[in-house]
Amino acid sequence: MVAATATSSYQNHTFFSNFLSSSPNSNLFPLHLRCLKRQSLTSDVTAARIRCKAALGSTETKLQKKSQYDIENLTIWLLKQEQAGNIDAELTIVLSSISLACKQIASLLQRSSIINLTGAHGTINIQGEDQKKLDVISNELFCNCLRSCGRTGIIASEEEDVPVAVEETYSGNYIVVFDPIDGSANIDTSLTTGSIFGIYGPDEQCLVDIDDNSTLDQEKQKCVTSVCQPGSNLLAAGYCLYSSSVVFTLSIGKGVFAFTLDPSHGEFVLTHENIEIPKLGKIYSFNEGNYDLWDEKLKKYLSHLRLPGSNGKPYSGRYIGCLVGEIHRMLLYGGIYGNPKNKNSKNGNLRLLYECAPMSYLVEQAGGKATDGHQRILDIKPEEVHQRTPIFIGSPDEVEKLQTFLA
Ligand SMILES: O=C(COP(=O)(O)O)[C@@H](O)[C@H](O)[C@H](O)COP(=O)(O)O
Ligand SMILES: [Mg+2]
Ligand SMILES: [Mg+2]
Ligand SMILES: [Mg+2]
Repeated sequence: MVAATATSSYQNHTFFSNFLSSSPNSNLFPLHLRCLKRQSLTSDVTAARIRCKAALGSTETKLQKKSQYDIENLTIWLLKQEQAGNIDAELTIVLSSISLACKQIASLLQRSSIINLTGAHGTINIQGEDQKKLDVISNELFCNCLRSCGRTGIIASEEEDVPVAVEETYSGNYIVVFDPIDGSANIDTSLTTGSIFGIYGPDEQCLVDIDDNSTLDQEKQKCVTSVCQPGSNLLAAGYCLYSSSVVFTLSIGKGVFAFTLDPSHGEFVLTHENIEIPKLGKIYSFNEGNYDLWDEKLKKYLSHLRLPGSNGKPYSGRYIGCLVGEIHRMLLYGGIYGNPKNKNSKNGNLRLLYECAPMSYLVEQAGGKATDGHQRILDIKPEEVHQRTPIFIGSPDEVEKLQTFLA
């Protein structure tokens, strides 16, 4: 009896699949035949599920999830977002060109000791930092990719004195701000580094065309005004982590998604969907070398973290010296990162426009919080391109707890 049923199910399947493949349009089938076809395929799927269950010991729920063999790369993901109306075609191109710059940087970083790309460049940027060779080269790579994609109007970078308008022949509308290599002090020791970027639309108030009589100063001023937008105006932001894996993490205002570079074929593959930061975490990341320079309220907060908690253990301290690394860990494990003001540096040492704002946007998109101690980072409108700001960023409950200490 059992054998007979199995045979007839097999025959049904063979018969109808032959029938289907010989027919130009299955929609022309009489209704009852189409129903039979569906039943037969459904019973096949059920049988396959049972076989998988037995083989893998998995539950029904697991089988209904995405298969481990389903691969989605960044390009396909971006095109799907475009199709869904979440971004326009121009932004897709800008994001794709940034991912290309990141791949190039990742490759240079990996070979830096071999191809003589470690060490100082011998120049100083406008903020007084000694530039590494790769600070300068990565900046060039970002600029080239953004220029040649033809969709960028103005770029502002940690390594450029002032924002730069893209030449007319190439230019588009988007404004891109970036830190080409974050944590560049880590390059020579092969430790974690990253790239950070944020994308704005054109600032409505700055759409006044520069006529032929505009002076260079007027043009520069227009660029500065255009890029100095609060983080709340960001259309997209992300970072690329260069570590034991290369991870391109992105938000277009609808959650946070991360794509890991598969070096065997050079594609960013979707590996972390809709990242949600844990509400609480057990890790704090502050440069405690500055402890004596902090204000008393902050010292009390740090002392509190060092006391045993409900589990009998204090928080763990972790500090890599690269904002991208700290934020990546925090998005996955939770916790808090701080780069506060201190007696020697009244605004801390991170830059609002191309470090703090894009990271705050990502962390908020993942359900976290970011503040300068008084106000939300995303609400601060920069006055200057390289303006610095104190920042506390991370799991929502951890940031709220800190705020009660600072109040
Ligand atoms: O990497 C950083 C500096 O960025 P940069 O390399 O200049 O792009 C930051 O993320 C560091 O974490 C931070 O500046 C370290 O500050 P200190 O610990 O030295 O105060
Ligand atoms: Mg720097
Ligand atoms: Mg940086
Ligand atoms: Mg940098």
